[in-house]
Amino acid sequence: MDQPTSLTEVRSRIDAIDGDLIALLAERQGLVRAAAAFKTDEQAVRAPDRVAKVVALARERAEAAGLAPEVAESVWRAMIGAFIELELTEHATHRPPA
Ligand SMILES: C=C(O[C@@H]1C=C(C(=O)O)C=C[C@H]1O)C(=O)O
Repeated sequence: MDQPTSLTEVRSRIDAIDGDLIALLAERQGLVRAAAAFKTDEQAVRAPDRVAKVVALARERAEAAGLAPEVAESVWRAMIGAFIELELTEHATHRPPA
């Protein structure tokens, strides 16, 4: 990484990275929504075994990339938690009346 020469440059580069992350998260959200369409109940939406695998892979990849694994785990758990809430809200909205 080129060393930034001012705080303004640091922040402008962070803003650029955040823009890339937003685009990737929007793409990820589309896939989370697609996954939700295959599920019929809350347990399937939460899929704790899958969450454990995704977090373990994020930690492994973080370590290889020089990102602190505990940072990766926190970010992934927060992100997945938010997507689970989105899936649950959509399920509640689209569920046929009892
Ligand atoms: C996308 C899914 O649904 C949920 C969201 C996940 C995620 O954001 O990676 C993982 C598991 C589920 O909690 C899935 O089951 O794969």
